[in-house]
Amino acid sequence: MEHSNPILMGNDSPQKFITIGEVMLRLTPPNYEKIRMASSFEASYGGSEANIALALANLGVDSTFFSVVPNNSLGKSAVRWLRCNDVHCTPMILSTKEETPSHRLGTYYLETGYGIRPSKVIYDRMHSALTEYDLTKVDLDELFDGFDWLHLSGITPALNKNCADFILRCLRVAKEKGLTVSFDGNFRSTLWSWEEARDYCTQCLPYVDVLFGIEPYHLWKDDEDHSKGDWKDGVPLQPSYEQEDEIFQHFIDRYPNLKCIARHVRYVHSGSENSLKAFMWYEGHTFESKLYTFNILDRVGGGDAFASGLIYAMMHDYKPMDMVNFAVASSAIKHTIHGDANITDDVESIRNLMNMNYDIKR
Ligand SMILES: O=C(O)C(=O)C[C@H](O)[C@H](O)CO
Repeated sequence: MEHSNPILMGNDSPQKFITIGEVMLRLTPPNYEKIRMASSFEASYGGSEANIALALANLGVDSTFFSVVPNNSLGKSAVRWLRCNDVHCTPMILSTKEETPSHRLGTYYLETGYGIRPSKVIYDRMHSALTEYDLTKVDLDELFDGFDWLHLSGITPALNKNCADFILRCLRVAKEKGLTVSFDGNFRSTLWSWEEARDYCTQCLPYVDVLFGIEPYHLWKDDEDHSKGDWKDGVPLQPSYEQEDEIFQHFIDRYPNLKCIARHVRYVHSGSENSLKAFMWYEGHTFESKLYTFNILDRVGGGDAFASGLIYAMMHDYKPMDMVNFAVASSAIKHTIHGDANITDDVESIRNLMNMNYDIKR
């Protein structure tokens, strides 16, 4: 399907999208300073699912985010960040002190890496409002009414049992109600162990239509040594087409409910140069995207930009090669933008990049 650049503000939405997770305050020392040196921090907001809601809303999709934040200035500011990017927050819970005694907004500190010095994240999200709120009180039948697509990630269930039980309930109810479900395992080693993540995320697979990433799951490589040099967290770091195709096939054989599996692969060169490409299984075939090489300004949220790009392309019936190239181009653009989310509101610019057109637009 061909697209002209749509006039935005929500009129280009073939499907209604909802996602659930934790929105967090991000505190970053300016100018690539280390946390140890910092005397000030720049405030912004992030959270994998929120990033996706925001990226899709910027592209004109009818996009909703559900979470629990404390009913104070911190919680309200996070909601404001979402709202001013056209994300619907009507079902959001602004909790009272009785409901969430610690009354906290999840926070994280990002020390932005430079060249060979990698970035570093410190979470400060224990006892956040989302984790303390009694999520069994949320009526999911009502929450999901009228939506076509639900996106979830493996970050939220890693927070505590309350959240883990809730996310599994979301998956079950969404499937019963016929929503398309996408899921990104998004393994975070500081929140749970790889084995815990694997056991939980594998339980999610029967409910998933669109799977981002191939870790962490109990699958064909259960006997593989995950610590080997070219493997990390249970996945090959730089797979060949044949290797990726074989992995996808194992997922499909075991979980025929999966309609699409997509994974982006990062190749780090020297300094801040970076290359990105993706593999995608869709309608019986494995597709390999183009390779995009670029400099990184802020790499946080690159995976979320990839996921939102693919969701957008699927919603708009792109051809498979365009789907995967659009997703990688979205991620590449995100790497050039400060903050966690891809705030690109110009579909055409991503399509230009997808076609490797880097020309100035006048
Ligand atoms: O790491 C997390 O839990 C976050 O959600 C923060 C970032 O926004 C996220 O990692 C980007 O994918």
